[in-house]
Amino acid sequence: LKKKLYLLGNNKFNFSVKYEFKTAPLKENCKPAERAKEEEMEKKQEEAWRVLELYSGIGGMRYSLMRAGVNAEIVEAFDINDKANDVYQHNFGHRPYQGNIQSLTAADLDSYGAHAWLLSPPCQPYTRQGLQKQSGDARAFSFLNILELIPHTSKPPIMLFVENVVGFETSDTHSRMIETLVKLGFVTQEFILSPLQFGVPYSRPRYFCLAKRKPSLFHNQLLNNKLVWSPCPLFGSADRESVLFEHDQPQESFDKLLQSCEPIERFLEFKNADLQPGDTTSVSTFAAGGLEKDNEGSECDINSLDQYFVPLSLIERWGSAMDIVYPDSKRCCCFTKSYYRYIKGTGSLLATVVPKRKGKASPLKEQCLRYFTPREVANLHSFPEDFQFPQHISLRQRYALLGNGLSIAVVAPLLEYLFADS
Ligand SMILES: C[S@@+](CC[C@H](N)C(=O)[O-])C[C@H]1O[C@@H](n2cnc3c(N)ncnc32)[C@H](O)[C@@H]1O
Repeated sequence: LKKKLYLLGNNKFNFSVKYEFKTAPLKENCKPAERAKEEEMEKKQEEAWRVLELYSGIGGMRYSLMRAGVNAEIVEAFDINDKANDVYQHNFGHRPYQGNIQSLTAADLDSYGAHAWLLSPPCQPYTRQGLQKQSGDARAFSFLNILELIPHTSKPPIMLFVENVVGFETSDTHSRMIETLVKLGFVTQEFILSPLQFGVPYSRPRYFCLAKRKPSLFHNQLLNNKLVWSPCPLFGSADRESVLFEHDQPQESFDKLLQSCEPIERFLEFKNADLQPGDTTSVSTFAAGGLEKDNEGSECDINSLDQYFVPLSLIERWGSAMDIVYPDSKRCCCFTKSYYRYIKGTGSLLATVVPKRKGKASPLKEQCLRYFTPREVANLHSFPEDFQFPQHISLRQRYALLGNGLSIAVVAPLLEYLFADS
């Protein structure tokens, strides 16, 4: 039931819903030892976990914590990017600490008395398309600094959560992270998961490290020191079979996975069927190169559909490299921070006119291709409906900030699993 709720709730959140299904056993029926344990847990639950959110961006981690229903308080968030902080402040009413994480000291971190640190450090040092300089890349230094500081804190965290791109798990930064954590008495469980595994038609596999400091234990000990490619353990079905779930599955299983996803249409703010005749005219005019495009998005109305149509010149030049999807598609590609600025490998384009023969078998210019809007990308990242960008954030900046972000549909169950029974 809980899994179903996640699948259903990808887009429309109702934070209270989850509690309705968590029925506590009647105290009278508990044995004394169980009752004592339960009372201890309840006491812990009364106190909110104190959480630090490092590399907070537009707050995907904080939304995930909320969606997980964890009783937690973000005691501070940190990000160096002022635009990301504007968005964070707009939505949460708190401006993150806008400094370089590299200059934080152990005393700074101690001052927050946080039980958990949630981190999504920069991924450029580990991306396949990049130079893969790993710990030698200056953008990795702030995270390495945090790792080095943990042994010098007087109150090290009880829990850690680290998110990064696939490729991080084979890096020297990863080896240093695991070595540090093991020395400090942490147990780790690692995952590589994609929103596709949570019913969202979006391919964005990411690496996650969950760490707990002894005597805190994970609910499922079978996963200790393992890299898991399946979300099954998060929903309680952590038997040996699911632990051994492999990522290089046969095509048949992958097709089955896609079939379990919702259609892209459910995530669209502009549905093809809703396009008014006027829009279609502007679509064709635009596709014919008749309208000027404001790529910055600052001068034109961000809600106007026109600016999202792909000009013919780009279709002619980059058509062969485009990933085209349809409203009934069950998968689209990862949106990167360069979506809308570049075509190749930055994310999918949507056909607003669906041809008889889908794909590149039909001329692309007749399919009136458009970019997904920032709201639609946010929907595919499972951000709640009330998430908003402040007016002054340009279209390009919106895509860039979302491209740096994370999937709440994936991170929320991971956080729920991390905080459970701690
Ligand atoms: C991968 S993104 C994390 C995005 C975030 N999880 C979200 O939901 O939007 C990395 C973030 O780290 C910030 N950042 C990178 N290096 C930093 C540093 N040395 N100090 C503080 N923030 C930094 C970037 O501005 C960016 O917002």
